[in-house]
Amino acid sequence: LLPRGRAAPAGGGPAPRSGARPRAAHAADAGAGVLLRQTLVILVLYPQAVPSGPTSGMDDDIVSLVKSIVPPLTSKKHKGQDGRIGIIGGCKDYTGAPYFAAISALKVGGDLSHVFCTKDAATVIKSYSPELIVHPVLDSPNAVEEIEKWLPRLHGLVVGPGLGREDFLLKTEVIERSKARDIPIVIDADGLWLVTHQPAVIQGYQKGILTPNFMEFTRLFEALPMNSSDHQRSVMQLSAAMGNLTLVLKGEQDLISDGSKVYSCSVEGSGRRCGGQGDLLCGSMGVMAITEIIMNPSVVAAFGACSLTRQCNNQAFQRHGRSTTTSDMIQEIGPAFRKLFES
Ligand SMILES: NC(=O)C1=CN([C@@H]2O[C@H](COP(=O)(O)OP(=O)(O)OC[C@H]3O[C@@H](n4cnc5c(N)ncnc54)[C@H](O)[C@@H]3O)[C@@H](O)[C@H]2O)[C@@H](O)CC1
Ligand SMILES: Nc1ncnc2c1ncn2[C@@H]1O[C@H](COP(=O)(O)OP(=O)(O)OP(=O)(O)O)[C@@H](O)[C@H]1O
Ligand SMILES: [Mg+2]
Repeated sequence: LLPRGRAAPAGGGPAPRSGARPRAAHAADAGAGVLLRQTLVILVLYPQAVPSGPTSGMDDDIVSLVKSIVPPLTSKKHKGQDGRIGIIGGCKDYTGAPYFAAISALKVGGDLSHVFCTKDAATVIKSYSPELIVHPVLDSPNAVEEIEKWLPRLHGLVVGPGLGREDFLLKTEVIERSKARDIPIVIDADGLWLVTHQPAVIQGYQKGILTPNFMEFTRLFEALPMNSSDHQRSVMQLSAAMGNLTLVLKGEQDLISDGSKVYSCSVEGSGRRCGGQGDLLCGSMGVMAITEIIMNPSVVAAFGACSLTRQCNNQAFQRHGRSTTTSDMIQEIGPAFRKLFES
């Protein structure tokens, strides 16, 4: 942890926004529990008012905000109200990544999870789980239209897990048409390859969230004319250069920035770094981003999903140790979610 320099800016995390949608109208009990205070450490680094040097302060208001976006489970709702999510990804080489993202979206409480993938990946993904709706459209000649048919029904989109790096035109079109629908778009993995080459595709879109690992971040950072020697500052610079969309640099601490502040999520995970954890993260984030109750829902969703992923890693590791894999972490989503956000 960085030393505590000064208090967080007034109000701490993003401020409440008026005109909340009914789905998100529920506000969970305010205030984090003792456990959360111990485990969720949020540093607000570089508040905009003091751009010249590192400044940090503890702030757990954001935990209350994450709790407040958790929709209540009531008998008054119909299927779909708690989230219909689309995952764009899945090709011959990668079927696990879109599966992990899509199943994680369901496991955090989303109602329906759609995967848009290539034909040869579809049967494989379907056979992993009967809970997913799988559309074998990505390599069809009218892929954009096939996806667009579903867009009006989707509340959020995750672009990239197992998507492959070819066909920029298709991905650009899907992102452009999703932006036109004003839905949250989480971009991960091969979606970030596109953003590295064409930043304008998502630049300035306030409901966009980028979730690079260190390598993906380095590629993005080098593609834009910036230079900085420390991670926190780089994350904030890149977010600002991308038009203040939310950026999550995954790592030992997850660093989250909206271009004016950097939040750090240090929930204890484990030393186990198996592939697929980033897919769990972006899938769960896709659902958490569906809220309009707060001023910067993307930051809150990012923080919530980072905390959850790390907590799942911690719990799975306690059970399975070295043999922990992402499927074991997915089994922990329910208990981890309860522990973090429903207690
Ligand atoms: N089971 C599956 O189907 C999985 C498929 N995946 C997919 O695989 C494709 C390629 O993803 P990659 O993540 O391999 O992307 P890259 O091909 O850009 O590789 C990133 C590389 O960076 C390395 N790396 C990560 N963090 C690092 C750090 N801090 N320092 C140094 N090196 C670091 C990783 O070992 C990896 O080899 C994507 O489509 C992705 O979604 C992954 O999501 C993993 C699981
Ligand atoms: N060194 C670390 N210590 C603790 N947690 C970490 C560490 N690195 C990553 N994580 C956690 O794992 C999650 C996934 O990050 P990671 O860097 O593995 O993503 P990724 O490379 O995109 O994964 P994937 O294999 O799914 O593509 C992050 O949100 C973070 O919580
Ligand atoms: Mg990844």
